[in-house]
Amino acid sequence: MRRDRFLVASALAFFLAADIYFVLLPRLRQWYLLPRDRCACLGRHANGTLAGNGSTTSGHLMGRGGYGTGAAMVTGMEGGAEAVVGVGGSRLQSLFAHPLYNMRLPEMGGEEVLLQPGELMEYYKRKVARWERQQKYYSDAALVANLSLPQQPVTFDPEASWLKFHLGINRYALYTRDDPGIARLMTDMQSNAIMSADYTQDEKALKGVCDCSQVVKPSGHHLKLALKFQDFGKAMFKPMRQERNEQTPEDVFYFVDFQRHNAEIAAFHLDRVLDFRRVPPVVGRLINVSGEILHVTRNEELRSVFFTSPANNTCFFAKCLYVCKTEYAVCGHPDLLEGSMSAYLPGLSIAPRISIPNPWIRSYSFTGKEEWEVNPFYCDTVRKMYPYNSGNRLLNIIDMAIFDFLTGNMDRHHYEIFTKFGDAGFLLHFDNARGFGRHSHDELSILAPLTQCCIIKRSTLLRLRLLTQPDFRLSEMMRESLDGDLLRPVLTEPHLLALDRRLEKVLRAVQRCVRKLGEGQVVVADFVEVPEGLATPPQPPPASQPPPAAPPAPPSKSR
Ligand SMILES: Nc1ncnc2c1ncn2[C@@H]1O[C@H](COP(=O)(O)OP(=O)(O)OP(=O)(O)O)[C@@H](O)[C@H]1O
Ligand SMILES: [Mn+2]
Repeated sequence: MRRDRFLVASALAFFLAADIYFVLLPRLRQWYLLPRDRCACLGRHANGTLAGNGSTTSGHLMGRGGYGTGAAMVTGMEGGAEAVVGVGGSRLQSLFAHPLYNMRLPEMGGEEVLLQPGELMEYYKRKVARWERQQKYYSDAALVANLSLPQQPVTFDPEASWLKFHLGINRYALYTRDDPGIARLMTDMQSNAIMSADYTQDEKALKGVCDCSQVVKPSGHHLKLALKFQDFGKAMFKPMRQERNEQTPEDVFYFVDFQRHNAEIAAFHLDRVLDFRRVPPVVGRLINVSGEILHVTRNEELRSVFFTSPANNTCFFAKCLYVCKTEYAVCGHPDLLEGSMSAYLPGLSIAPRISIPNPWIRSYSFTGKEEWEVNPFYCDTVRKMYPYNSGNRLLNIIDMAIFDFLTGNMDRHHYEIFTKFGDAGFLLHFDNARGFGRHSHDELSILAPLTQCCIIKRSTLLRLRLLTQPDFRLSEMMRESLDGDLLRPVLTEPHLLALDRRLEKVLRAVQRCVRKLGEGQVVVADFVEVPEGLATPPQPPPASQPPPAAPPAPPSKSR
């Protein structure tokens, strides 16, 4: 070969080798890795145990809601244990990357989101304007009285994280899985300056009435405040009342149990790990009760319940200082106090909600029993009642019961829904502060909706099963999730381990139902209605549910 030809051929061979090594091989590797997962799930789809449980259910779940491909769904069902990739070593991130946690939702139009940006911005501007008017009024009054008022600078920030949170609320959940704004909102709630403090609306509605002879409320030991940030974001603050390692004594009724700030925090994380996303974001924070409550509140009544304890700590009280028992005060050390901060939802004037009694409500008296406690066929009655006779409502109640059983919360007297989304909307899981009281006891009666009705959403069941897998164990997911909170450890180890034990009990309850009625009756497709569903009549109930009856008046009160 001539020398010049040899050189050209060598150069070409070199480029070809480089191309194969640097371009082609990586692509092949990528290609090899991706489809392998897909093939695996397709294979499983064919013989999958759960996937094979009725084309109606999975078709419903995927087809109507437009939740991604069937292949993705089935990976979610069975591929859990193998799907661990460990994003940056985080098991929790692997869980959230799992297909079961990434069901695609249909495109969301105006009717699917709670608020439009324009109306929220108008609302925000009105709030700022009202604040400024009040500020001027206070300044003028102070000038006349020759007093100096502390300046409380406020900012109008159209990019504020709480605005983004409100704009992200849709008819399926309070936030989307991949919304980066939630992490920002949580950081803001942990650190943003607090410009005012006040009683919450429901406390104000009591108008200071404190009847301590009533066992339930207003008994004056609910101590919670609304704290406002400089950018007008708002959080509900519940102070620490109990040490983390203290268990509620056996003889204490659930309705006089303490509200636990760490239970509020842990419940938000659990709700997110279960992928419900029905609890507003909650973080832990150390509050300076003098600087961040007493000195910034304009509420005279609130100011009047502050005092200095014999140990020189700053303490404050519920409204019923002189009527109710004095041991209900909470104290800083000397000023710092742990508490939970729960992001406020949009105000009722722009996003009305209704509060509905839980059909499995408990008796809030020492002796009373509710019908569900004595009638094993109670669910048949509920199933005939509007709005439990169609759609997803009963399934949502069962999700809520499972959630409450895991935390041990017996205090779910009401639940709330956004009126905009009608009966198909999700249930808000507010007020979880009475969970995590006793790790050594599993209160099976909380599961009554599940054990009496014997139905569960397919997607919930699949995620619960996933959370028993060694790589995604619920306690570990929770440990990692809670580790991100400033007040870590939020839950003690026994509480974390109780979650695994309770989860097994939920799955055993489902198994018992399946043995009795068959999987087709028990595991129900949880359809997410297509957008036009708002205008269309409710879905016919699945075969396992009785036909709808004439709706009696809904047991709800509007707010
Ligand atoms: N993050 C939030 N955003 C908006 N409103 C909220 C939020 N958290 C709670 N609320 C409202 O405040 C009400 C009272 O809050 P919560 O239930 O947590 O306190 P509580 O003292 O336990 O009250 P109750 O005695 O009624 O159970 C809720 O029913 C709900 O309407
Ligand atoms: Mn409560």
